[in-house]
Amino acid sequence: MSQDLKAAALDYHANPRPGKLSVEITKPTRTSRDLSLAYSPGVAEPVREIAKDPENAYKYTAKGNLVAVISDGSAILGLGNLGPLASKPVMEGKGVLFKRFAGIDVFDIEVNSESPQAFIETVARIADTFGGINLEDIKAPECFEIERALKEQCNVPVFHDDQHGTAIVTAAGMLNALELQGKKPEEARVVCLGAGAAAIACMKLLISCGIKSENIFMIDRKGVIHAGRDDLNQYKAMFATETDCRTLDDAIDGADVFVGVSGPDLFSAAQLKKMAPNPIVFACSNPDPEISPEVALATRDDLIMATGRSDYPNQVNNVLGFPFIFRGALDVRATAINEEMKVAAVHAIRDLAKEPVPREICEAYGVESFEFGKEYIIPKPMDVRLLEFVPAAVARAAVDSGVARHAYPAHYPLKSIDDIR
Ligand SMILES: NC(=O)C1=CN([C@@H]2O[C@H](COP(=O)(O)OP(=O)(O)OC[C@H]3O[C@@H](n4cnc5c(N)ncnc54)[C@H](OP(=O)(O)O)[C@@H]3O)[C@@H](O)[C@H]2O)C=CC1
Ligand SMILES: CC(=O)C(=O)O
Ligand SMILES: [Mg+2]
Repeated sequence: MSQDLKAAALDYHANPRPGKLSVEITKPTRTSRDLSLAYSPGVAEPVREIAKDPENAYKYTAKGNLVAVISDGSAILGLGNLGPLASKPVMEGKGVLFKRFAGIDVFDIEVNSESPQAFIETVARIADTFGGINLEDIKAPECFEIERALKEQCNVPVFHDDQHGTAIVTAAGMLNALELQGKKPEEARVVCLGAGAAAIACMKLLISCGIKSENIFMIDRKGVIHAGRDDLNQYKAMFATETDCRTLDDAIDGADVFVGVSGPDLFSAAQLKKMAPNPIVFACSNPDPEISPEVALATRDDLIMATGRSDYPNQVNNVLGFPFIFRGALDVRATAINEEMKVAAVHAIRDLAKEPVPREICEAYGVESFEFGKEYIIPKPMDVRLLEFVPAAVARAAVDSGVARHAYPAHYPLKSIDDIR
């Protein structure tokens, strides 16, 4: 990041008021009568109703449109384990995106927990406050057990964004990129640098989209995950292949796809040169990708290149997923965000990239046009049609798969934030 951008980012967060979010009042509180409704004595009535039936919390409180974004700060972007308080700008940022793109209110919660069990207990005890729980930036392998336990213990949808949000958006972009490069998913050889939360979920979802598990080479800090290793946790072990490849250098030879969900500057131009013709590189580490687009595009002109960042074409980032997935889930009061809903989101995002792009969206990005192709494989975060396509697909899948407690909303598909009820 340039010194200018670093300074501007600090100034943005500090001024004119620290942080990026505030709480707003949604009912009149001007008169003494208003206060006697909002507070004592009136507030006692919804209290009694909720005590009689917890479902009434959706009727009388903000619960149904409120998501908790919760982290322990153990894997903040690609910056590593910097602790819960340091994760707060990212969690506030996720709150901004939930609100800006899908009208969802967020409390960000940073938990100082000494163990996964302490984290699970903390979240389970507060979960009923919210309509949904978005877990964020929790490192592997702890994130897998944390999510499993919380799904079991909580009555609202629990979703680890770095796993599933990332996987959904990666799969949508990847299916389009493979199509554009003339490659079949079942034949593509994939190298995944990283074997953590994002990597494991991305590769699992790519397998359910047609990539063959035997064609995936997953790599952690110790090298290729292969059948001869005896140091693998159960999540990595699912990706252990019978291979002689031991390093990224070995695995990348002739690969069609590189997915980076690891850390900055870990993929070199020399390694990119070794990939098959018409390669696909998703260098998704934030804020700094595994290889810079400048270097990658100077190295190969037959490349499709994506990053997690907003300042390059093809932003493969979970921002295209979580606001809209939760919108759909909340609006049918889904008890979970299941595989059917995730796959529906993949196809909704993927299909939207093939639609003509309205002028206002091009103007928001200062370009003449966007057209489905190597520099536009996936919709832009500012594309308001994400709110039309994704929640509708997710809500429909929730209804069809039996996890919705409400019918498909009569006011769907949403055309703008103003349509949200
Ligand atoms: N664009 C997007 O939407 C998203 C991007 N990401 C990015 O993905 C990255 C990982 O995040 P997440 O999965 O949550 O974190 P985790 O901590 O769960 O996983 C990190 C993984 O990266 C591996 N890794 C780190 N350094 C190296 C290295 N030098 N060589 C090989 N492997 C390495 C680790 O290996 P080991 O297992 O050996 O420790 C680990 O498997 C981050 O950079 C994050 O910004 C994450 C989510 C969304
Ligand atoms: C985008 C995101 O969630 C991450 O990099 O962790
Ligand atoms: Mg994250």
